[in-house]
Amino acid sequence: MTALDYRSIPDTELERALDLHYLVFLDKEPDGDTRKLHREILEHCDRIGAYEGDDLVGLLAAHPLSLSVPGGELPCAGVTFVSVAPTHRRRGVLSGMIAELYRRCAGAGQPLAALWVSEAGIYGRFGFEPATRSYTVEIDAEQPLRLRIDPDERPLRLVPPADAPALIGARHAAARAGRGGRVARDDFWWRTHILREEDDGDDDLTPVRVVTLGERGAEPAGYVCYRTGGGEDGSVVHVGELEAESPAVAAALWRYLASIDLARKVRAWGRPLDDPLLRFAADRDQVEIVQEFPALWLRLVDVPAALAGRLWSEPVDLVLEVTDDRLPANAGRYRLTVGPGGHGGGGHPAEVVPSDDAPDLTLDVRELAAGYLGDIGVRELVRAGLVTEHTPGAAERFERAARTELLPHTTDEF
Ligand SMILES: CC(=O)SCCNC(=O)CCNC(=O)[C@H](O)C(C)(C)COP(=O)(O)OP(=O)(O)OC[C@H]1O[C@@H](n2cnc3c(N)ncnc32)[C@H](O)[C@@H]1OP(=O)(O)O
Repeated sequence: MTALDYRSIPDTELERALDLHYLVFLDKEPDGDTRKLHREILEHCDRIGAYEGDDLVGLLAAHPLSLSVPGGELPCAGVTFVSVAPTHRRRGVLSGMIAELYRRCAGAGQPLAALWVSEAGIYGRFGFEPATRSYTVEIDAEQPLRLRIDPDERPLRLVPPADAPALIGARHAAARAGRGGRVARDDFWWRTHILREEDDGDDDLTPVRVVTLGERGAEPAGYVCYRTGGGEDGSVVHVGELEAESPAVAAALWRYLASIDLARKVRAWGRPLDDPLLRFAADRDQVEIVQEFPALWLRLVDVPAALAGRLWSEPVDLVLEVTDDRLPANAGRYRLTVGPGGHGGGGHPAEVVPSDDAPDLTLDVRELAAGYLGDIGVRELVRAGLVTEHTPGAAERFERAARTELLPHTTDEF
């Protein structure tokens, strides 16, 4: 094989990049609108191409994202469209593109990279690990939704998707501020990822419907985005996103979804593991968790910047010994010092400096990613043999400092 060159894919070669992508994902040529949408998405991304001479044999694109982390947000490369030509598999093309991605993250000041996997076996070796998880929840809609709390009785309104970002953007931003793992949205992101005409995975579903709750003219107290269709024995309401300022508002929106005529089931993909619905539903046979799945996979490309870029729940002083095969410059010992100072209740800032002191904990960058947003407690990773605790109690102290009031959660698949 001729040596490969990893370089940016110019706009003039985007059609080739799309051809490679459809070839690799075994997709038929999509309709013109979908191809146009994919092209538009690629135009907004940083694109790494693996070239053999002039031939494009690999593609990796990265959205310039801003990801919510506990108490703030950080620049993050949102990796997508990863495709290697079937003729060039298992020769290190992906590895070369990821190495180039990490170089670019360093240049762009992105301490984080994130992605959704096609197969769980691929990305761990590159330092990624699931950092948020989700439930798929199903509601039996052949009977009214039984609730243990009183729903908010303010009016519901169906709004045109094109108007939705202006109406529900602030509610989304408020929900996002409370949880790590969420992507900041601009109009482009709303249009191309949340409110797009066709569902990304299922052509049989209707265009997206958006329903808000609240008095006309006031900012909505909650909203839901959903599509319908696709059931074998009756239509299903597929919930993409539901956000509410209070449990009563959430209860009203779930009650609405379960009451839509001709639908026998509500299927909500990607709910947070601490969704209040699971508590206020009166009948746990009617509201059922049918699946738990890893959602966003995270990579700490710059460990000290990532650790110092979030707020922490409790003061702590620990030396972490981090291993990182793919990015040796990231490996080493870091003293994480979280003092009592804080930002108005949002948590305590950390200072992170290289250290020669004996480590309290030794862990790989993957395990750091798993616990970084507050999803997995590090003691669970000690019990799994993945983290070594040198100082008794260090894992518990780290875990208490890292935990968050609400679990991290990612709604945006990219
Ligand atoms: C974020 C996203 O876009 S997810 C979408 C990922 N893309 C796809 O699934 C499309 C179809 N698949 C492909 O295009 C390619 O097979 C890829 C991108 C998955 C892998 O590309 P390759 O160039 O073959 O990977 P590369 O040769 O660099 O392999 C690196 C390592 O990953 C391993 N690996 C590669 N693919 C897989 C896989 N599907 N499952 C498990 N391990 C894998 C290789 O064995 C190798 O292991 P090693 O480091 O222990 O030697």
